Amino acid sequence: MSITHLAKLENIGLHFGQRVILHDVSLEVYPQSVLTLIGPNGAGKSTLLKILLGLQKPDSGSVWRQPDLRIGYVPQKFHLDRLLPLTVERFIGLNLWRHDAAAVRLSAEEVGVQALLPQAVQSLSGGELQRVLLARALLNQPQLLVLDEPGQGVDVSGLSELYQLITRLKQKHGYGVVMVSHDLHLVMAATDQVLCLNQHICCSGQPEAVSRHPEYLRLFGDARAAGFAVYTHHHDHQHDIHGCVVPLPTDGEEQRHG
Ligand SMILES: Nc1ncnc2c1ncn2[C@@H]1O[C@H](COP(=O)(O)OP(=O)(O)OP(=O)(O)O)[C@@H](O)[C@H]1O
Repeated sequence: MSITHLAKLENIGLHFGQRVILHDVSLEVYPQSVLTLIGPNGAGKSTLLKILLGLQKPDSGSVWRQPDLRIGYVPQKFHLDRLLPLTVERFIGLNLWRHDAAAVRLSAEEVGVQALLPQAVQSLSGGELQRVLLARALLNQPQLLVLDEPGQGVDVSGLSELYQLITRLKQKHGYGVVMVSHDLHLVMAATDQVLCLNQHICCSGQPEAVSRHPEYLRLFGDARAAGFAVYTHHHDHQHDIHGCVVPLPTDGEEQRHG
């Protein structure tokens, strides 16, 4: 049986001015599968999600999405007007043509925020807001969930629970999920595919295989030892100011520059 993908990016390239933001990036998104983008700050992860969503046009390469694909999106940055009186219930239902209390409750129950429905959305903690945003993304029965750092503002014990929830939702509804995460250690257990991005694809594959791969160990060995969210991104190359790949200086060169 052949698996039909939900979306496909081929050989994506993007510049902002003279800067290379993305170079030759390809990926495929499948139903009932989680693809996680990891990489350092400024690597182009959010920009790649925007290209996948059709919110940003690439300079080169092709973007394909299944016709009429239903997408639920949790953006990295979400601005809430502090003065707008809005309950969680109204907020989750904002995208509906007509308010549907039963559908809103169902989405809230899926992510465990039903007790928050009468609360003012401005009063939510960071972790609660992330779950509420997830409930909102689930409302239109998406086929694809795009989550940009769903773990931001979530405490360490809540993180593991959140990634387990995303896995359960994927299994129950068959969603394809593409997410950006800095929670390297947890993501390895909760994802089907990992793609390490730094303008270009540094490495990718199934987490079990990638985590044993010498290149992965070289890239993220320190993070595995540290065991927590902040990791150092080790490279066998570096990027110049335009994002182009240049070799690392040798020891001798480092000493000369140092
Ligand atoms: N509209 C824009 N104009 C110019 N530069 C931009 C624009 N949007 C993003 N960039 C730059 O593109 C680069 C990639 O940004 P992006 O937000 O995709 O990175 P990221 O990998 O998601 O980073 P982080 O982990 O910090 O969220 C950054 O250097 C950013 O400053």
